[in-house]
Amino acid sequence: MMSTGFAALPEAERYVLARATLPAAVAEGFDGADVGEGLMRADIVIADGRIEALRPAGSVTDLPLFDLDHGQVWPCFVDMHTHLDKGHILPRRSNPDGTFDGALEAVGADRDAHWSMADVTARMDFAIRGAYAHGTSLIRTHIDSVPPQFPTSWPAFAAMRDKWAGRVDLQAVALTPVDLYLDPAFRGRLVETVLEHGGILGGVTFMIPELATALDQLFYQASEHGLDIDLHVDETADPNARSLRAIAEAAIRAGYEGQVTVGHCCSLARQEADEADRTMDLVAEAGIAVVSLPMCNMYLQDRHPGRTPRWRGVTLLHEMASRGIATAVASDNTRDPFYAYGDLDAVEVFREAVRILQLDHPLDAAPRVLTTTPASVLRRPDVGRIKVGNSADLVLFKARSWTEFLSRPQSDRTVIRAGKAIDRTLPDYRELDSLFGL
Ligand SMILES: Nc1ccnc(=O)[nH]1
Repeated sequence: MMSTGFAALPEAERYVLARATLPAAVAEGFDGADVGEGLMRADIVIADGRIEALRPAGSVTDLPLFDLDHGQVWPCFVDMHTHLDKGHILPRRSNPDGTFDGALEAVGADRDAHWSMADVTARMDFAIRGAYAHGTSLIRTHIDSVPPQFPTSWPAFAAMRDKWAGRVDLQAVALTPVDLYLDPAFRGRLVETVLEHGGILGGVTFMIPELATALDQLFYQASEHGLDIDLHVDETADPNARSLRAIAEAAIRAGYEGQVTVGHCCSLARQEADEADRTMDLVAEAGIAVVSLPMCNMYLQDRHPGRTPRWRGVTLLHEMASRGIATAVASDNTRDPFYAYGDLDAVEVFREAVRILQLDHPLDAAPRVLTTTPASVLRRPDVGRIKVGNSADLVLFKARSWTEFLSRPQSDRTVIRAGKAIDRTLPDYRELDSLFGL
């Protein structure tokens, strides 16, 4: 049975979404009536699958229409930091104690035992079907790129990218311990694999003595091959984890011209203000973008059996944004040992991010973190915004105000792709049972 959400759209190639409320931060080239809270009103004219015009609310009367009665309309979402290769393994491999170390060990064991082409492909496809149904149109995933795994996972990713192109566009990053960039044979093979499959370079940084040298190699390889960089950084409570500063210094030293993204940066929130300020100044100077993963951070950080957590695990997103640093949030892991829950639902991520990072009071700029900002960082300025000429890839909500939007899961939303409502039925977990011998 099809499920297309609450909105009954006109059966017409040209129609209007009337009396919509738009977060002003995600609409470009139109100044609708300001209704406060960073929201504005508009009629959205859709023709042949594209946004043909934005007009004052209630002004378009000569077309078939769906009256939103002030319900919100968003662009489709951009989820810029995920791990599709490990998604949904939780039923066969849970985290023994919910900690970061427990996650690393559990994932490693599962990878060695089970990650065939068929296994990785089936789980990725399942995850993307959910993301699509929830209203996401662009996903970046990290791919565990440690020997001997990556010859399997990269082709699996490439197959999924081809299958989903135009519905959920996919990007991939090589996730490898940064010290492996010191190994000429390994880094040669890694760069070759990334180039062959159209990915970008990345990794996880640690406070190793050779960190600066390893980063110089990474930036050199990225510059040589015209690749962007996306790193896992300082995902720990330890204030001595200062690799973020080393990355900013390396980017500046290299005169690197690509886009650097850093994820996590948890330890920054545990450092003295002077030190954190200096690091953030360098991050701004280097033009580095930051993605916070609030659900995963709150799950893993400050977890000690039998003790109540005392901090939220997230980085200094407000202080970064006020310096002009591009700041985004994303899902991170879903149903694996790093995070036991999640469904690549950007509305859930937004709701949780608002609470965990206090992106509210005011909420005005907050919608950017899962739309315009990650779209720009991922070099896809054509998505994640409501703009005349763009594909009509929109998510419609009954909720009018922020308190209506953030108080319910918005499960009855309607997702429009190229002007048409899609089936929002979520894949059934039972489809995965055969992967787990159930
Ligand atoms: N938070 C995470 C760190 C490293 N790998 C993951 O999959 N997730």
